[in-house]
Amino acid sequence: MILMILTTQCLTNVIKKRPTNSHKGTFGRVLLIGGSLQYGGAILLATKAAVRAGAGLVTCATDLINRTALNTTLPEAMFINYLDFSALKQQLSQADVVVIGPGLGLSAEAFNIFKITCQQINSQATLVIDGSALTFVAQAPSCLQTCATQKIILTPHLKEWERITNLSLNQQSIINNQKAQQKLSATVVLKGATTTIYYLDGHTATINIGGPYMATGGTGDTLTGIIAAFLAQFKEPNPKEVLAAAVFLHSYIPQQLSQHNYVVLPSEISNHLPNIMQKFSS
Ligand SMILES: NC(=O)C1=CN([C@@H]2O[C@H](COP(=O)(O)OP(=O)(O)OC[C@H]3O[C@@H](n4cnc5c(N)ncnc54)[C@H](O)[C@@H]3O)[C@@H](O)[C@H]2O)[C@@H](O)CC1
Ligand SMILES: Nc1ncnc2c1ncn2[C@@H]1O[C@H](COP(=O)(O)OP(=O)(O)O)[C@@H](O)[C@H]1O
Ligand SMILES: [Mg+2]
Repeated sequence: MILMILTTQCLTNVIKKRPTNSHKGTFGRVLLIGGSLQYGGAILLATKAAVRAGAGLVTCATDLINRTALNTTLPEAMFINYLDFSALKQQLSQADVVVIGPGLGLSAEAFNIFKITCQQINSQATLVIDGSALTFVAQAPSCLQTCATQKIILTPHLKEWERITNLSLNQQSIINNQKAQQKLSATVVLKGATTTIYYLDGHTATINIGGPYMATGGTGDTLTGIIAAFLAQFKEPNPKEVLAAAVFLHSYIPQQLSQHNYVVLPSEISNHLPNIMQKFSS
């Protein structure tokens, strides 16, 4: 097993100056699915992060109740009603990266949306599974095996990982986590005070930045948007490094801001994305 500790070098490796001749289509299509009546904020935060991290075209599939909030706070993003299955299927056929789960909730309707997403996503797309959708993975692991794409990234916090693997928090050693991750045949970003990425090839990458100033609801939702935007727009040097850069940046920004802020809110992380990305672009 190769264990890598990430540094700012991973940002300069991935974040490249934009070609003059580029357009929104150059930087990828991201579809984010989630946000029930109760948890609209989660999908708005994820969508904001995807837009501000540079995805070219961003669509938010959510409850109709969230449309006005989305259009008001983030007019760059497009809206579809996640219960309009024909629109959802069409978006799933076009997206480069799909995020499912932030604020999706655990209703029967939500489970149906999760199953449709796994079945209808195009085979070239990456599927990022977070939040409530991780509970569906725990309840119905076969959805992963039969998923239309093999490019699957799970982003659990330690309790969500426990739900999926039955590993209690004190059983979650690197070796045990890796065994469980390999069985799932998915990349896993295991989030906590330390975050470690478990890749399909058996390698791992750890970040030792970030801190308790990130412990506000919505910080993980923001991570999914950054991951999606990075995978949609950056093709070099490879998806492993692109994912690592997204995870690193998500903690690097609050670490910088924590010098003058007791807490760093998820929306503030997103506010600073374009500025910090510019600093590291080469
Ligand atoms: N503004 C919003 O609408 C928000 C909605 N959210 C959504 O709410 C739904 C439920 O997610 P939750 O994560 O709250 O619920 P879960 O039931 O999955 O987990 C919550 C529990 O896990 C614990 N936990 C988390 N990280 C831990 C760690 N590193 N070590 C030990 N314990 C840890 C928490 O303290 C909490 O008790 C998801 O769909 C999520 O996306 C949350 O993201 C919060 C913000
Ligand atoms: N004490 C901490 N030190 C470092 N990172 C933290 C700490 N607390 C939370 N985080 C980070 O914040 C994010 C929380 O994700 P998650 O629990 O899914 O939040 P939510 O679902 O509310 O958006 C993760 O990226 C985690 O690593
Ligand atoms: Mg979460």
